[in-house]
Order: sequence, then structure tokens, then C-alpha cells
Amino acid sequence: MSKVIEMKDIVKKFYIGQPNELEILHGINLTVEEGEFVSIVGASGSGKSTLMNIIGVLDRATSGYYNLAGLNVEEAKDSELSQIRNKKIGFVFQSFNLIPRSNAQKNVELPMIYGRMSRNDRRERSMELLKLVEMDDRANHQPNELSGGQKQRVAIARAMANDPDIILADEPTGALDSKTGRVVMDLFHKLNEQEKKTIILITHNQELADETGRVLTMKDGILEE
Ligand SMILES: Nc1ncnc2c1ncn2[C@@H]1O[C@H](COP(=O)(O)OP(=O)(O)OP(=O)(O)O)[C@@H](O)[C@H]1O
Repeated sequence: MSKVIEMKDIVKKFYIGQPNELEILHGINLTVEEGEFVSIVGASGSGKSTLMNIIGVLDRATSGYYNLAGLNVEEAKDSELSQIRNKKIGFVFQSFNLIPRSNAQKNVELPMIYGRMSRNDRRERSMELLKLVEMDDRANHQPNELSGGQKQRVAIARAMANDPDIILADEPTGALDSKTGRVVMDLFHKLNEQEKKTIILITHNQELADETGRVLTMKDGILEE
């Protein structure tokens, strides 16, 4: 197995107007191996999403070392970061973030358009992914015609669009009842076991966290094993 994520002494400060700054992450050390399923739990405001944004290179750390799939992030240009984000990472959010006036299939196709895939290939792959999440019978439905759990399954299919190595899921079951959350969680297990995806899951649900290979706890900006 090889490391896909390696972080050393990651610090994140937010500048909230001179001279005030707020240090949120106080030196995070994290290594994730290919194929792991890791969960991060912790109180509200402890810094989980801030860390997730840095892992997903949506944001940069203030200081520290971060290597993502062989790329040294602090030295990389923004264009390299967008590229690695698009190719290597699939994001899943609590609020689904689907495009309202596009049907399920178009939503899944969207990242492939940025990935410059041909129209036919996009249609074929998006249907395959909708099958994987058992939503192919809802391909023509718009998000407002889907239940919460169905929306999340479409969002997971979209996260898989460019066949990423890593899936980052920030409270993916947070807006779902426990039964629907179970279906979504089973899907993550399937992507981890069958599709060999590395998964990092943020959750408030300790029971769901305990099902993953490794549970990390964020406490006031410090990550504990
Ligand atoms: N852009 C920002 N500017 C200033 N402070 C921020 C910014 N983003 C986050 N914070 C602060 O960082 C802290 C951690 O926020 P974060 O969203 O990472 O917490 P969290 O653990 O994900 O919480 P939750 O479980 O409620 O989602 C909070 O105190 C928040 O106010």
C-alpha cells in the first residue's frame, strides 16, 4: 500500500481583519494509505470541515507539509491543484449540492464535461454510475423530484464521475433519517471494498464512524487517533 495523503504540522489560521487572526488547526499530522476508509469525528466547530477543505485542496494551509498523491501541495500552482482536485478527488456534502434544473444524469455528467469526455462516453459512464448507486431508474428526474437519500446517491455517483482515488464526504448522512443514512453508508462501504476507493468521512454519528477502518477525533484543532 502507498500513502495517498501525508500531512505534517498543518496549521490553518483565518485572518479576520488586521491584526486579528484565528488559529483553527494547530498542527495536524495525518497519513492515509491507499484503500483506507477513515472517519473523522469531533464537536461542532472543532475544525473538521476546515481540515477537509485543505485535504481536498479547496483551501491551502497557512503552514506545514502536505503531499497529495505525490504532489507537494504547498509548492504547487493553483492550476495544478484544480487539476489534481478534478482527477483524484470526489466530494460529497451534507446538502448534496446538486444543480437544481438539471436531471440526475446531467448532474453526474457535469464533472466529466470539465474532464473533456465526449458526449457519448459521458452518457454511457453517467448511466453506469447511476446503476452503481441504484438510481438508473431516476436518471431523468430533477433533484426536487428525488428524496434526500436519492439525492445523496446521485451526488455520490457524481463524485465518482472522473474515477477519483479519494472520496471526501463531509457529513453525508447529516440531513438523512437513520434508515436512509444506512443506505448511503452501505454505498460508501461498497465503493471502498468493491471500487477500491480511499474514503475520508466526517460524521457526528459515532456508530457510523465505528464501522470504518480507523476513527480519528478532532478536538479543538488537534487530531487524535
Ligand atoms: N473562513 C473562515 N473565517 C474565519 N473563521 C472560520 C472560517 N471558516 C471556519 N472558521 C472557524 O473555524 C472553526 C472551525 O470550523 P469548521 O467548519 O472547520 O468546524 P467543524 O468541526 O467542521 O464544525 P461542524 O461540525 O459544525 O461542521 C469555527 O470556529 C469557524 O467559525
